[in-house]
Amino acid sequence: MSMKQPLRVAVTGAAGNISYAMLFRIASGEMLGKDQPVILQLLEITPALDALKGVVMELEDCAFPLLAGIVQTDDATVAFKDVDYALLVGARPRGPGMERKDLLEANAAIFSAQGKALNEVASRDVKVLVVGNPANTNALIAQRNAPDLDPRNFTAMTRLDHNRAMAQLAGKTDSTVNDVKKMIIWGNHSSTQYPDLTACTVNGKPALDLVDRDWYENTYIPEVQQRGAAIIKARGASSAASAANAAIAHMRTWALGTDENDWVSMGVYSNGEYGIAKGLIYSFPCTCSNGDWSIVDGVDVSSDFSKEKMAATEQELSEERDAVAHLLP
Ligand SMILES: NC(=O)c1ccc[n+]([C@@H]2O[C@H](COP(=O)([O-])OP(=O)(O)OC[C@H]3O[C@@H](n4cnc5c(N)ncnc54)[C@H](O)[C@@H]3O)[C@@H](O)[C@H]2O)c1
Ligand SMILES: O=C(O)C[C@H](O)C(=O)O
Repeated sequence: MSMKQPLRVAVTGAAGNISYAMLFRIASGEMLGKDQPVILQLLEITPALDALKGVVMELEDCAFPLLAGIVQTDDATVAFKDVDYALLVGARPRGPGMERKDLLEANAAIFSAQGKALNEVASRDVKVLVVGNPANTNALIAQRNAPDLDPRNFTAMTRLDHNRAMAQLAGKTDSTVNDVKKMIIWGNHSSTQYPDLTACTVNGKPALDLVDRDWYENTYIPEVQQRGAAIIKARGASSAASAANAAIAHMRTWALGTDENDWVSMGVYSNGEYGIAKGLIYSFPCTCSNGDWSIVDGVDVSSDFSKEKMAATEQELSEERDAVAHLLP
């Protein structure tokens, strides 16, 4: 029997597609460790509570040794009570032909209410990951509505983009993702994101020496930027298992640390690093240790190409921020 105290993990949109691919893995210890019991605190809208009940029945039927309790509710102040981790997944997904920012109107209000609820009842050290789109700006809304919590507690998911970028590069260079280090996704989880290979290595060799520039600029970057849309087109629904996998990886890295000599991409609060406007939730290369993240210093962003791409995605985030100004106290 484990001696660790259970940690409280809130998941919103708990009856949705991503959650169905995520909850069982959290409960089996894949997120916080095989010796860490968890209490799942699951939030849904009232009409989805029946469906949630079915998911909870299945969680019970797995008899997970690490699952120390389950809360199911349509009240955010119940779901977030004393939580150590909050995965904010519940939001509408986009359909074909939409950009993620087209969801802003439908989804933004969710994150202002949930930011307030986190502010009121969550652990003061809560680690928040926003998955619901548009993820960076939803994270900003939640953060600004939680004035008593450290802004560093609020993050947005670009780990899926990071993983996509690693997999595409490994395929192109006839290597495996294990050989790929120091990938970077800069900026917004959107089609303006900048998958940057400047610092990236494959088997210790600079990635940009292994691929031609035309492929990098005109095939690789657009494919990573548009991967979510390609999945929607092919599957008829937005990514779910890969999104769940990235959310688990993001939280696991934040809690348990990055590998030596590598980093991950996380949408985090900008304090002006790399000249990015303070206060935006922008994806940077980050290392994690002792349950805290820090932005990697000293990455070479001096080329005109990098400057332009980083500014374009920053500009989009500023526009999204301005469009929800009414929700930013
Ligand atoms: N950041 C990323 O990389 C990434 C990747 C994939 C999907 N997403 C986004 O994640 C979100 C969820 O995707 P999905 O496929 O699970 O969608 P889904 O429609 O299957 O599930 C969403 C769930 O959220 C619930 N919900 C809606 N409003 C809620 C609220 N106020 N409180 C609690 N629950 C609420 C719905 O009832 C539904 O069960 C979408 O916005 C999608 O675009 C982000
Ligand atoms: O593309 C989407 O709308 C879903 C998600 O953000 C993704 O990147 O797969």
